Order: sequence, then structure tokens, then C-alpha cells
Amino acid sequence: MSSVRLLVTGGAGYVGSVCTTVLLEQGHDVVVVDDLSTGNAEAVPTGAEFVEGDIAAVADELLSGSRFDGVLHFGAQSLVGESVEFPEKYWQGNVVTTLALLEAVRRSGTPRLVFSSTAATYGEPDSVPITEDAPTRPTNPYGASKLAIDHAISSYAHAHGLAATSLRYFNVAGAYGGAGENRVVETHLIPLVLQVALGVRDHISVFGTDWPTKDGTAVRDYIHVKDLADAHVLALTKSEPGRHGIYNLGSGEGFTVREVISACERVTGLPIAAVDAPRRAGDPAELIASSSRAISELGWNPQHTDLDEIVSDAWEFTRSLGDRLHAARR
Ligand SMILES: O=c1ccn([C@@H]2O[C@H](COP(=O)(O)OP(=O)(O)O[C@H]3O[C@H](CO)[C@H](O)[C@H](O)[C@H]3O)[C@@H](O)[C@H]2O)c(=O)[nH]1
Repeated sequence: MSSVRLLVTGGAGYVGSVCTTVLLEQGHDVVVVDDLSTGNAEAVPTGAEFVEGDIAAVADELLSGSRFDGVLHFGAQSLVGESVEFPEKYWQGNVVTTLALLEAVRRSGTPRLVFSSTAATYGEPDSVPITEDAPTRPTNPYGASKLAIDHAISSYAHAHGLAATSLRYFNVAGAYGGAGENRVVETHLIPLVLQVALGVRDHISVFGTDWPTKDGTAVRDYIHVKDLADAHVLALTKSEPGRHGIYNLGSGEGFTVREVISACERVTGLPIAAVDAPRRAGDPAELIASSSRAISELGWNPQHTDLDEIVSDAWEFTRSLGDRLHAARR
């Protein structure tokens, strides 16, 4: 793809910052917009122009002010447990904000949109691996809000000729180009387990040990954030006006929570204390992706599917945070 000008929402967050790094490496011109409600200004990669602000408030002015070739929309509220407790944050922060962004895209005639959708749109699957034709029955407001947005994007694509793509991420992990998982409030399994290895936390809670899985703990499909970023670039290149492509992105292999903890022990060479805990509200038992549509239609070719490699990159990043993590937990 020759050099293009792109607006990245949520570019101070984990996935958004890694994608921005990859887009900059490929010579594209990137403007990041982020309200820093969950991201860090220092995560915005050098070389990107940074606009601090609420996406809904600034999108119209930004997109109509100068021509953009596309928008990559990462900015979102994305914690399953929190969405059960505070659904309003998800309907407002995800759906209302994205509707404002879609209107700004339509009014400015911006031709392309890539949206961060999620495995949570499927809910508890009838069978795995999950294809894009599986029923969408989200089990939490987070997944429901992302599904509502997917529907809105479809109708905008069909009515207004937008070239749109929704990428349904499974469990993103790992690090790339100095960017990794570094949230103010961390709830994700791999960074938390690695914080135990680093001595920042004394144990990891295992949410649910009575799931119908091989060791009773929940199964997830972990995808390396660099492979995910590559899929975004392909989505920009391959999307067509008036069409909304939906693609699952995972490695196709499921690992239980206990297997992830073992991988972290292997990679770090350190023992990790785990304590059994009740199930977390809104969690499904097992999520494994079929990414065959992304592979055949987008030409996606994931390079980092080995769990130990994903954990190893995450560990390098977690160690680089070192003292700052200790200070934050004090
Ligand atoms: O301290 C913890 C944290 C997590 N888990 C378990 O580990 C698994 C993975 O949990 P994460 O919080 O790391 O990830 P989720 O599967 O909840 O969520 C991920 O997948 C979702 C789709 O289902 C969304 O896309 C979300 O943004 C993304 O982070 C789950 O079974 C969870 O219950 C624990 O046992 N202990």
C-alpha cells in the first residue's frame, strides 16, 4: 500500500499504539486521537501526531479539516467484568461515541474504516472453533455494545459506500516495538501473571475452576499483537467500497488459564502462586477462533502463534516497566 494518511482512535492504548508503530514503520502518516482515559500519552509512538481529546467531540473537525484515507477505530471501553457492573459506560463510551465517529466519517467522505470488534460478540459458542457465521449472542454488555456497532457499520457501508472492516479479536497478548500491556487498572490474565513473576503481586486468582474444560479453567485463544497489527494493514488494503468485511483473528488454539500460568512459569523460570477463585461475571467457558476467512480473504499470515513466544515478548515488556510497576502498586 502506498503511503496514506490515517486517523487512529485509541492510539495511546495497547493495541492502538502497536498498530500505530506498524503503520509508521510502513511509511504512513498517522494522527492519533485519544482522551487518555485508559491509555498513556507516552505510549503514542514517536512520529505520530497526537491530538488529546474525546473522539466524539473532535472527530468531525479532524476528519473534515483535512483529507484522511481511513480511520482505524481502537478507542473503546473493553473490560468484560466492568461492563456487567457499569453497562452505561459501554453503551455511552462504545456505541454513542462510535455513532458520532461514523457520522464524521460519512460527512467527510472518508473512504475506509477498520473497527476493533471482539470475540465477545459471539458469547457462549455452540462449538469451537468459532467462524464468522456463528450466532452472535453476547453474554455481557461489552460484547453487546461491540455487536451493536458492527451492525451500525454494516448499514453505513451498504448505504454510504464505506469500505469497512470489523476485526473480531480473540485474546490479544505480547508486545511489539516497545509497546505492550500497561493499563492503569490491569485485569488481563497474561500481564497479571507476569506481574506475579516480577514480584509486583503476590498471586494470581484463577477465576473459575469448574468450567467444562480439560482442567476446569477457562479456555482462550491468544493472538500476538504484532500479528493483529498486520491484519489491520491488510484490512485497509483489501477493503472495498460498500462492503463490510468481518474477520475473526486468533491462533486457532485454545489454552486454559492453568496452561497460561505454566507457560509464564516456563518463560520466566519463576514460580507463580495461583489461588482458586469464583467465576468472573460475564465470562464464557471457551473461546477459540477460526481465522480461515482472514487467511483466505485478507491473505493474513500470522507469524507468532506460539504461546511461549507471545508470553516471552510480554515478559520482556513487563520487565522493562519494572520499577514503575512496583511504584504504581505501592
Ligand atoms: O486475574 C485473572 C484474570 C483473568 N482470568 C481469566 O483468564 C481468562 C482471560 O481473561 P482476560 O481478562 O485476559 O481476557 P478476556 O477473555 O476476559 O477478554 C478478552 O477477550 C474479550 C473477548 O471475549 C474481550 O475482547 C476483551 O477485551 C479481551 O481482553 C478468562 O477466563 C478470565 O476469567 C483469571 O483467571 N484471573
